Amino acid sequence: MENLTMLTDLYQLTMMQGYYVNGCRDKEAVFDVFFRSLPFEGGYALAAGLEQVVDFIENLKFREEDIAYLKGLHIFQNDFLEELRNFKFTGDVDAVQEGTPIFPYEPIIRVKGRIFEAQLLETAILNLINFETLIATKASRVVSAAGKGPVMEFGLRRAQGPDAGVLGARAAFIGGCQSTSNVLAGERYAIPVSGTQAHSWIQCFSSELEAFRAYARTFPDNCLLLVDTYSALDSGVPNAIKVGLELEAEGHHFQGIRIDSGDLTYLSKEARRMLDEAGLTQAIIVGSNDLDEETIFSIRAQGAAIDAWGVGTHLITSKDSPSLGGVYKLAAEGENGVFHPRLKVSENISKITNPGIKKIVRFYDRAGKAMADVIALEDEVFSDRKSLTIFDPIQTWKRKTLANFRTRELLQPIFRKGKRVYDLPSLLEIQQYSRQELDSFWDEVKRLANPHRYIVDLSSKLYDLKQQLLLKIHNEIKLNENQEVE
Ligand SMILES: Nc1ncnc2c1ncn2[C@@H]1O[C@H](COP(=O)(O)OP(=O)(O)OP(=O)(O)O)[C@@H](O)[C@H]1O
Ligand SMILES: O=P(O)(O)OC[C@H]1O[C@H](OP(=O)(O)OP(=O)(O)O)[C@H](O)[C@@H]1O
Ligand SMILES: O=C(O)c1cccnc1
Repeated sequence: MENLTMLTDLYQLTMMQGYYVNGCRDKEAVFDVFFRSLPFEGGYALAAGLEQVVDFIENLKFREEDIAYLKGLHIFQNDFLEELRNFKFTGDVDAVQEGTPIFPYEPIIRVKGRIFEAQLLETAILNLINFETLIATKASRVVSAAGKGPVMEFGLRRAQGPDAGVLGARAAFIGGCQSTSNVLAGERYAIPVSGTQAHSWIQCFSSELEAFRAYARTFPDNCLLLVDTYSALDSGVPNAIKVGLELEAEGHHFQGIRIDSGDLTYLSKEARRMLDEAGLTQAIIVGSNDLDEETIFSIRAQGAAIDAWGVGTHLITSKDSPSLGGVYKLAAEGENGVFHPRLKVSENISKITNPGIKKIVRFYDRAGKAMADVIALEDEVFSDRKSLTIFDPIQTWKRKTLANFRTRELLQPIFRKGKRVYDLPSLLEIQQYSRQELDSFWDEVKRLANPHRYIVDLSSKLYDLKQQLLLKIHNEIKLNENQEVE
């Protein structure tokens, strides 16, 4: 895969030089990747992008031309550049599997290693995880609105550049899309490709009927006709029926039609009636045109007769929520494997980080439904023999006692001492895993509008550690202020 070593912000490199010059090269750190709020005002997000992170880490290498370019900036020392020439990631990475439903503040990736190395990973990891997680989440919403009707991803032409088109198609497949129109994504990630027909094809012939017939001759077993170039009900559907019946008479299966404008409910219902009356009951109706989860939900609620959906712009650009605010924050620092928890204070309570080396524990009830997640310290054990009272870390009086539960730890080892220890699943396996995981959540959490907030609490031990550190920092600041006054 591609070498993305230089895909970073300049300040990562200047800080790395700073660590190098100030004798902190062997200082170790633990960084957490997490986001603070869910996109789309939704109830969950779907993790995606880990495979690209793995590729990025495995291909880390400053090439001669990179070193020459950095030297030309005249801000880096020769001995530091020499160190970069030998750069390798030698640390540990833990991450949640792609396709896992995730929630705010959960450390979805944890990087542990020399700060000199871990610093370089920040920008690329965030770039990869933020985008794919966002699109997988959007796709999951669109797919959920579509119910049983498959969703084809049609977004490449509107994506924010080629990378977004290709990685967006990958993420959309994780989120449950059945196929993509993007051929490069299909080739690269083994995503099923599918497509229908363009308006230009129909415009190129002297009549719509002629255009349909020519297409049917070329693709007799894969013939889905676009019916809205002139008038869907007066010309497109009647012509499609003629060609569909001709195909069926020749022993082929006529696939159906696509409607790409107008009132999709009215047109699809009328088209269904006409197709059925002609005996083409197996022909499907595909709907497209600026669709997103809300329009699909509404069109279905109106009783439309649409069997499959083509969704482009809104999905690939995540139009109503164009970024995920994933961050990479230092949670501990140390040396020789001994770590001290660290936190970042903020006036904004939501921006105070969670200190220490942490894990995510998901609690399921006996029926297999997810009840709550607890962010805990790495060495904590939760016995399913005892009940556990968890509490909201902000509104601490909000408590819930869990009993008869089963737990699952979400972070998986991905790298140990710089070596990959994780077998990357296929994209289809990720999609299937994701569907199963989503099935373990209550519909109330997955509801598109005003979902129920899934519980994510801190363990008592982590909560206490955070309070102690906050108090310690507060006291130190007060002490310094008093000394300055004296
Ligand atoms: N029954 C419906 N309920 C809700 N939204 C719908 C329905 N039918 C279509 N839409 C949505 O309405 C939006 C606009 O469609 P509109 O009919 O105004 O223009 P259009 O058909 O796209 O025109 P054009 O010929 O330029 O493509 C699209 O986003 C489409 O998905
Ligand atoms: O609407 P989207 O969800 O983005 O789906 C992709 C759209 O791309 C194609 O047309 P294109 O947009 O190129 O032309 P049009 O706007 O004239 O239909 C296709 O016919 C869809 O309408
Ligand atoms: O195959 C299609 O129908 C298609 C592909 C991309 C964009 N719009 C439609």
